[in-house]
Amino acid sequence: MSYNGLPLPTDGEKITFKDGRFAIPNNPIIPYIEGDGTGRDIWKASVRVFDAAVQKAYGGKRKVAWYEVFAGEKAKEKFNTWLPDDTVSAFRELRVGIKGPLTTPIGGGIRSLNVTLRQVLDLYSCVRPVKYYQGIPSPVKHPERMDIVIFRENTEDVYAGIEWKQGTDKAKKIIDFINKEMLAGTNKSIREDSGIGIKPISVTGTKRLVKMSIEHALKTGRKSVTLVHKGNIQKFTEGAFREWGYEVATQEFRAQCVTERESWILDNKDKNPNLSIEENAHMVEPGIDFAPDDFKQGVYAEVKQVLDAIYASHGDRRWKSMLMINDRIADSIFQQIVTRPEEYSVLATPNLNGDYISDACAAQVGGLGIAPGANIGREHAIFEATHGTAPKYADKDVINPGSVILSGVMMFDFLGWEEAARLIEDSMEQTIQKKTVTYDFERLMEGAKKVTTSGFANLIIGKMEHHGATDGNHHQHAAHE
Ligand SMILES: NC(=O)C1=CN([C@@H]2O[C@H](COP(=O)(O)OP(=O)(O)OC[C@H]3O[C@@H](n4cnc5c(N)ncnc54)[C@H](OP(=O)(O)O)[C@@H]3O)[C@@H](O)[C@H]2O)C=CC1
Ligand SMILES: O=C(O)CCC(=O)C(=O)O
Ligand SMILES: [Mg+2]
Repeated sequence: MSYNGLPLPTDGEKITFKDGRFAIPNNPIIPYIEGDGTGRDIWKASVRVFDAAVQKAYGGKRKVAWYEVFAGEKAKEKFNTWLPDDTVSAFRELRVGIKGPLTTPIGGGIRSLNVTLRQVLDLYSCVRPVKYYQGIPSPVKHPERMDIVIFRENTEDVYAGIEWKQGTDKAKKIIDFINKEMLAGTNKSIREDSGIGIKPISVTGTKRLVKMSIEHALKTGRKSVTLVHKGNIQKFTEGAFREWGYEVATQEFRAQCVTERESWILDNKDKNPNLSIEENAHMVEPGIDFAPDDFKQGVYAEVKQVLDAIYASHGDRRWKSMLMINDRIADSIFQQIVTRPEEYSVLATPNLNGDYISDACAAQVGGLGIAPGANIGREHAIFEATHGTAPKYADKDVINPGSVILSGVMMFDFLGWEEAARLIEDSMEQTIQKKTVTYDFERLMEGAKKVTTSGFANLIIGKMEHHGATDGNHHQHAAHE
């Protein structure tokens, strides 16, 4: 079997998926896209680190059979297409892959290949952990207080790519339709000289994303999941994301979670068991006396419903050890993660909010050079860094390969190859602590020595020599629900 004219490696086996689980052979074929721009330097360095770690951890009993697939500039050059069908088919067949960044032109030209891959393979959740590694320079005083995992919806929102350019017939047609059919009788209208974009946010896209974030939080013992939205302004998209997020939490994870608002009601009752419904409601909504009667009655009903439904199971402080589900408006969360990062643990966000917040969180723990990620669907996963192609540094052997290396760490954890993952993570942290770092860290660190992309990889590999080998037999193949 071959894709893009390249036969599959004969020394590897396919990862399979059956009955809701991935089965990982000891020699999985893993497709990779090198990436545009700095992707080339980064991939060359990263793959050496991956191979060295697997060799060291398993002494030859496990080995990745890497398989190149093409997208972006390299695919255009070789096959005169930006994203060959064979590349998508290979990811579909081989199930777990890794990719470097791909360039997307601004304002026109091709649509994002990165986004296309996520959509066609239905990799519905973009998972981006942001944590601090000792020794890394940071612009904030306490970078170690940030330990957040972002779950970003990955298939819809403004990334759906449904847009019409200003001045085209289609833009005129949709503006005309909206102004005449949808906005007739209101005081609103769209300016004739507008470009138009559509922002779909669905029950399906939201619920499966929030579900994955809650499952992750429960499995890893995290304290909260925060729904990040701009629902005060975009009521039926971002506001709905918030509403459906709470629905998933309270309908599918009722026994394990409490919402922030429920926790106030339960806490009031815990502290004063004789509190009336009305008194409790006044504590939850201090301005209630000035609100219209139907609002007041709504809050009384809510308080009663919460106490009737969950006081027996969640009251008496039991809620304190449960997963907290809260929400924050998107502008507010950007200041919260700077001022009080320790109060946040898992963020579940629509696509655009997640894109923005990923880079902002990464900046606090050292920047995009150290920001890994994964695109995870039900039956497929592609690991990739948060950053882009950083084209001004292309082919100069200077860029930080840390984000792709840590994306590989996420991939090895996903495969159940934890020994290799920890080996890479520890060796990279030690290399940084020795202050031998690429330009991005060196410019912020006192007394640091600047090393190249390939030099940084060499140092990480060198550090692995100090670790003891394991027999590679004691971990069964990963199984993922
Ligand atoms: N998933 C993907 O493939 C993504 C692709 N892109 C695409 O990448 C292209 C370039 O986007 P751009 O806006 O420049 O964003 P980039 O993320 O590529 O780069 C922005 C800046 O971030 C810093 N940076 C990025 N990567 C690293 C790294 N590995 N090590 C150290 N510093 C790093 C550099 O900062 P400094 O200049 O301060 O050194 C760089 O100039 C665009 O076409 C965009 O669409 C963007 C994001 C994701
Ligand atoms: O696809 C692109 O070019 C940009 C995507 C991006 O910024 C991201 O996924 O974080
Ligand atoms: Mg981005």
